[in-house]
Amino acid sequence: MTLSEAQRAIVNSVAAALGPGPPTNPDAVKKVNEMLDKYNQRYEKEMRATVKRSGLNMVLPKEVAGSDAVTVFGHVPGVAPGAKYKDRGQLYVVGLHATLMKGIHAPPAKHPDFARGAYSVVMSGGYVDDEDMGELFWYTGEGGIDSSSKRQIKDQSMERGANAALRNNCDSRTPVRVFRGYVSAPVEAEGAAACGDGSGGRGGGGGGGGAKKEKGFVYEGLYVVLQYKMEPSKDGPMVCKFLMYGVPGHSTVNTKVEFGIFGGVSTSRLHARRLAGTGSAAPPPVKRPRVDKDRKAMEVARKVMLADIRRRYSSGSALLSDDVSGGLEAVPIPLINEVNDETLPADFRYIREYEWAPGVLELVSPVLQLVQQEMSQFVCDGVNGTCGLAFNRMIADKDRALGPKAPPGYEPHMEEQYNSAGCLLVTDPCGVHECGVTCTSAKCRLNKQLTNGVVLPLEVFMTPAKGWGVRCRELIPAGSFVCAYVGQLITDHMAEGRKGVDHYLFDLDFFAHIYTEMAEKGLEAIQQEIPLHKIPPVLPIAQVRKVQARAAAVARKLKTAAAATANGGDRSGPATASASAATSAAGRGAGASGSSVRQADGGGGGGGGGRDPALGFLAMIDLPDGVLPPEAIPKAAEDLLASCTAATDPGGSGSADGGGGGSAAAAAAAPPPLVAEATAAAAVAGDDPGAFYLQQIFSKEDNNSNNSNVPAAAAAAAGSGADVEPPPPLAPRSAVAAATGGDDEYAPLLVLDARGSGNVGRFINHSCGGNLTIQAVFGGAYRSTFLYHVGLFASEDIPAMTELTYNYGYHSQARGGGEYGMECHCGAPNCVGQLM
Ligand SMILES: C[S@@+](CC[C@H](N)C(=O)[O-])C[C@H]1O[C@@H](n2cnc3c(N)ncnc32)[C@H](O)[C@@H]1O
Repeated sequence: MTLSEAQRAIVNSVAAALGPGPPTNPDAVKKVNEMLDKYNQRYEKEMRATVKRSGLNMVLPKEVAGSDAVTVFGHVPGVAPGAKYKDRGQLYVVGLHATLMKGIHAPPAKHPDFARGAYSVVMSGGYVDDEDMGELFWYTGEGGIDSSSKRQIKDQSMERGANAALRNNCDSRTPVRVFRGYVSAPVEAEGAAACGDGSGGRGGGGGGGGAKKEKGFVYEGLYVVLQYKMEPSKDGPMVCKFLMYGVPGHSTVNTKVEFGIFGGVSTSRLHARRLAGTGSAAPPPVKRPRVDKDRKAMEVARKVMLADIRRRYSSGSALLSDDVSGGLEAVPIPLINEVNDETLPADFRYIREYEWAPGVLELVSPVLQLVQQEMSQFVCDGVNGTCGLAFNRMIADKDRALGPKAPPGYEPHMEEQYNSAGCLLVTDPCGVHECGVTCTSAKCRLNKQLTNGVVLPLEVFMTPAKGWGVRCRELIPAGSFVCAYVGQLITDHMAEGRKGVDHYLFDLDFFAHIYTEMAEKGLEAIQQEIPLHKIPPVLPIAQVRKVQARAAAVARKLKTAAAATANGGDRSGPATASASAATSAAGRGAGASGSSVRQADGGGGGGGGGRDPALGFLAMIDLPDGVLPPEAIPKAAEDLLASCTAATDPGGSGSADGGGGGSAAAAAAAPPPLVAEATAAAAVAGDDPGAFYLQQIFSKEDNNSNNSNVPAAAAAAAGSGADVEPPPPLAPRSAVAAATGGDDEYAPLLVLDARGSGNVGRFINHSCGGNLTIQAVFGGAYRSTFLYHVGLFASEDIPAMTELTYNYGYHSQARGGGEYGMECHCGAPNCVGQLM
């Protein structure tokens, strides 16, 4: 469910009225902590007393708070969103929710505040009609519940009491404080120290010695009541329902970044979510050997961890493997099954870096090259390579320059996105920029959490009802990097055919969602949330089509030129060509690129120094298997395009785009003079290298709407490789239209498929709640909106041995009945029941 324009405008106006984030006042924090100490001490004393006071929970908070209990609208001074409290007594004494029994704290009808609305609400799962979608939820009003059966037995009223007050919140646009009850998995004795400082720390989470379930309430921040209605409860009687949405900058859960996962189902949000505190962070609570780039230290750390693993699982045969990564990760990741006798599928292969499915890199390289070029302009890479911190500083400077023109609730970009313990401070919908290899300062080293890889002692273990899962032997502080999601790179078209069979697909569609949002809502609406200078470039499909069509034309021209020179005996290619590169690219492309590749294999045979120009850009590049060297592609592609343009366009390459650039991006983006001709040729030439670029990458809409036009010869050109399903090639009509632009769909996608090969991330299960959050990260070789890293970070402090989960983002489908109908066993209070 997404907000309408009108609702979004209300949220923005409330955010603007509230101003920048919750006030932090040290005196107020001190006062809150004193009150909590007073309450906690009295409570413990009374509990230890031999004669217990009856109704202690009811009387003590009132005694402690006395006349100090505050009832205010908005944030309570000294309490920031995210603060946790162990019971309602604590909420009461701090004045956060000054009623001990009711879900809604509202002033009496005669009180002057009543017209503004209620002060606070608690969601504790008591109402079956609550619908919790995290950032947005339908809250059920109060009354009519049978206390023993917890069933709704009577109609509620919107005209009286607290329900009427909440209705007033909607009419008066007065935000309400929201608290959410939570129960987490058992907490180990070592406690749950937070990574950061976060106020309200004395509330604790109800943890403490022994393996106990942690229970309590978390302050979610201020929410706007956007809508109210009466409807029949699931139990029958009428209930009042209130649609609430978190105020950007003043709430936590609303700011969860979700993006389309496993099929691009969910929507993206442009907000950020605070993960770790900004203060000087406490080090991780359990001491473990430091894993860093120093080989010796790594070896020692591995040995210590392996010994620990063997000690823990010495009895029985639960330990199936010491290290499922086979030594690829810096830390060993054991495989443990104490539930059944399943092992890993024999054909599963652990990989640490993305791997290209056959043919895919060849297919997408023109687009990738263009996006990378756009991206490098956006990040202003210097001669010294990529510095994430320099990028952050640049954006922060631009943010500061905005002054009061900054969007309501928007916090200026942080210069350091990780704190001193390496915890991510705030999720960033525009991606986190990590430092590159040339960055060696201490600060830059800290800015390489994903780049450095897994350092936590993770385990893959068999769960009772969800197959394999992942947990960690140590407490994970909020904001810690856990792992990336790594798999084989395929196209969205290929993924389409695997859905329902393959449960390890992950769309790299986050930035495409941002583009869609921009296209749908318009730049003005987007600017109300995030300044445009911060949003990385995402290519519209028309531009993608142009560059693909251009690549097709280039490939064709080069092939013709090669044939001509071969006939004339001159086989000299551009200076950078190499036989090994051609062979290597041909090998990878064999599955999909059809005749062009076959010709390279055969035609080049023994003819050292020859290069098949039909291979396009990649023939120029000596690629190590599965890894894309970022610096290689643009340069080689630029050379190729330049040489090709000179050879094929005697009138000069700059003329078409009017920009006179001469760069690959400029040349590629120009309306190519040969597009229509080349596209028509692709449709009829079975051995046309250009057809390779014009297939498969185009959007589903194209494929669906134009299939009837697909000529058989072009379909044959798609090849019949083992791993790449032959896609319906682009019909000429569509391609010509595309080349002339005017289409606002987002660019096609890459998808990760971790079924046959993947890393530890592919074992992480879904939870409708989830303790991890997904963060797009630009780092290493993957620094574009088309191809980036998917980082999984702890969204809260996660006790040791708790299963790690994140929300796959299935909400909308699940509510609609689900395409495949897999039952969800996450057990979260807000579970929607189905996985997809
Ligand atoms: C990415 S895999 C996760 C690892 C998987 N459990 C395994 O054994 O390899 C996704 C699959 O795990 C299972 N799964 C994940 N979360 C689940 C949940 N909450 N309830 C039930 N099954 C779940 C489903 O079979 C799903 O298709």
